[in-house]
Amino acid sequence: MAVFTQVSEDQARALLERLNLGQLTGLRGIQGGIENTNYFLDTTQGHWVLTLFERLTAEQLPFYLELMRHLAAKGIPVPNPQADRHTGAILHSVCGKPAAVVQKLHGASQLLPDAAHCAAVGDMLARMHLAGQDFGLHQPNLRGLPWWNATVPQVLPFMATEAAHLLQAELAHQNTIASSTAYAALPRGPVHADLFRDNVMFEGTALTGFFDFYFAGVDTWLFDLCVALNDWCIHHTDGSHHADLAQAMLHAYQAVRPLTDAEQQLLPDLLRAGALRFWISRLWDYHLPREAALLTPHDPRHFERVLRARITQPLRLK
Ligand SMILES: Nc1ncnc2c1ncn2[C@@H]1O[C@H](COP(=O)(O)OP(=O)(O)O)[C@@H](O)[C@H]1O
Ligand SMILES: N[C@@H](CCOP(=O)(O)O)C(=O)O
Repeated sequence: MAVFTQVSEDQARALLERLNLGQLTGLRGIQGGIENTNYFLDTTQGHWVLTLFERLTAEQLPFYLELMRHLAAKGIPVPNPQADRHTGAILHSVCGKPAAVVQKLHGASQLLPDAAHCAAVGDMLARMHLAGQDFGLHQPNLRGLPWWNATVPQVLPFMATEAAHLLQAELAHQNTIASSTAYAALPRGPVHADLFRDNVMFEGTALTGFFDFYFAGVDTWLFDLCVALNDWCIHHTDGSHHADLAQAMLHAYQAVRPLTDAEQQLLPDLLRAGALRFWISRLWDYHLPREAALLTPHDPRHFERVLRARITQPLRLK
């Protein structure tokens, strides 16, 4: 479950009054997610999601919330943070925690996607990258290379020898890639950085929104695409590449924004980077869990398998 902090109906009513969102008709804790406390808020005016941020600080949050507002204003289907009617602020405080209220997206996650779903994600991801180009705030991807370098030494003591060697070798490889000329030439901007199947809503094959922007940051657009390819377009049994799904996502992405030469060159390496990033975070959550977490951590071995598959069968564009 992901209700770390209990919100009472009176607290929800007080917040709704400040946001001018109507009278409370329902307040339900959301079971999914691992990072934050989430509630569905139903009112006489609509349906909303209340998030209390459990790890992110009030200094980090404006980047995420303003990015969502920026993208929504440009027609990208992302939840739009609701403002205080007196101050205009979109970052609120509930139970002493930083909080936001966003629109509830229609639909449901598609956990068994076909090529049409992957194409819809590729298309919207490219549109989102272009729409974010003129976003004014800057915050790096806080789960980028510096975090990998800092975190790998913390998880190594818990690992078996062979896996530890792979982790260290891949980290060294990614440090080399990050200092290459091709890497410096990669286009970059605000990216979602966690666009897994559980962070996208669909009604049938129609994509109704991207959400959970709380790992977003400025990074290469290619990294964002690779994170999505590594979740949407693989065989989840062994982590291997799913050619039809990958082709559908890449084709749709490139129909909006063709990959540059440097991006085509580094696609196999950034697929490895995407796998490494989530292998490290899952190892970290698994071996060094948060005190309050009542959660089953995601399986780190899944991304070890994805990384091995990306190394032994590199995906190259035809
Ligand atoms: N804007 C939204 N519209 C509809 N459902 C949402 C929205 N935001 C969150 N949810 C629901 O809440 C669940 C948990 O949200 P998520 O952002 O993934 O939490 P966490 O940040 O803790 O991982 C999602 O799987 C989804 O069902
Ligand atoms: N997508 C990550 C975990 C991040 O959790 P989320 O619920 O906030 O998407 C993973 O699968 O390791």
